[in-house]
Amino acid sequence: MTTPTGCEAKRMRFTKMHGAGNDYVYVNGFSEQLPDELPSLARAVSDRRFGVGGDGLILILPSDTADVRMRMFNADGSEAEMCGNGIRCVVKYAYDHGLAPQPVVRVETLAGVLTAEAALHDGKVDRVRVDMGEPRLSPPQIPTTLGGEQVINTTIDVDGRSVEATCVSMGNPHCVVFVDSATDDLVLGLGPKLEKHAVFPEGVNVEFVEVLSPTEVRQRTWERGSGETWACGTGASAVCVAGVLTGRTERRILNHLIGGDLELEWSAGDGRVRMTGPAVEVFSGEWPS
Ligand SMILES: N[C@@H](CCC[C@H](N)C(=O)O)C(=O)O
Repeated sequence: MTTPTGCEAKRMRFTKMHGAGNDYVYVNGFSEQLPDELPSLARAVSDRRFGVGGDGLILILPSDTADVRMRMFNADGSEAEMCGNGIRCVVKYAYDHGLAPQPVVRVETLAGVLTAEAALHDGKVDRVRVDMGEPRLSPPQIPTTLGGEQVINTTIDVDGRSVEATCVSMGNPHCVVFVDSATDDLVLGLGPKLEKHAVFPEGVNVEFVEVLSPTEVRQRTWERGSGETWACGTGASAVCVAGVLTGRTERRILNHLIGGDLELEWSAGDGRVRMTGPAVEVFSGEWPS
């Protein structure tokens, strides 16, 4: 393929992967040359009509401190600190494609180095358990301008509507709203307003959660920078923490998301959250084709 100036356009191999339906375009930065302008690449490949289609772009890069480094960009081109479903896919890609020698993989992210353990099926990674680290609960860590030591069952005014929220950072910011029914009105109407609410200076991911029992919840997510997604791993981890903090759920839960289930545990012993779920490779191709 040639550009309007007659130059040969550089082609980049990508792999489409998903974790519980949260789908991203993955690029192996060990072998592929990446353009300088990553936010516009993220917007272009994520486009579901004119691009590959996905919730964003994830780069798998060499690291000085871990087996691999992950950088993740939302569909609007903004870069986020962490991605729970993404890190499971990074671990699968790294092991299956020989970038990491063992099924225990350390991944450098903007939220720190995290360790994940992969379960193999026919020699390939099937499910991944990630040590998501300790939740951060103080308002400056989230960050939010809401007051108090922690933001638990706190009322936020959204255009005159009172919303009760619990806020948790899993390296990226989350606002958990427990509801009787996670309707379109809430997810698609309230979600974008909370995402950009003035009390969240860096924006926020919003989880609408129905509690089915003390060990089971159903979640719909409005993600910062990507809109509604079919699953959110950092969000599911935040929900596990928020359920305990508000006395609604136990420390170990099963979370049903649109695209699949995630298992979560907030350990009473070391205070860390562990998330287990699937990682799937869908297809590979070249960009631009
Ligand atoms: N889907 C992800 C989270 C991706 C980043 C998020 N939209 C943000 O901007 O913080 C997950 O599985 O955790």
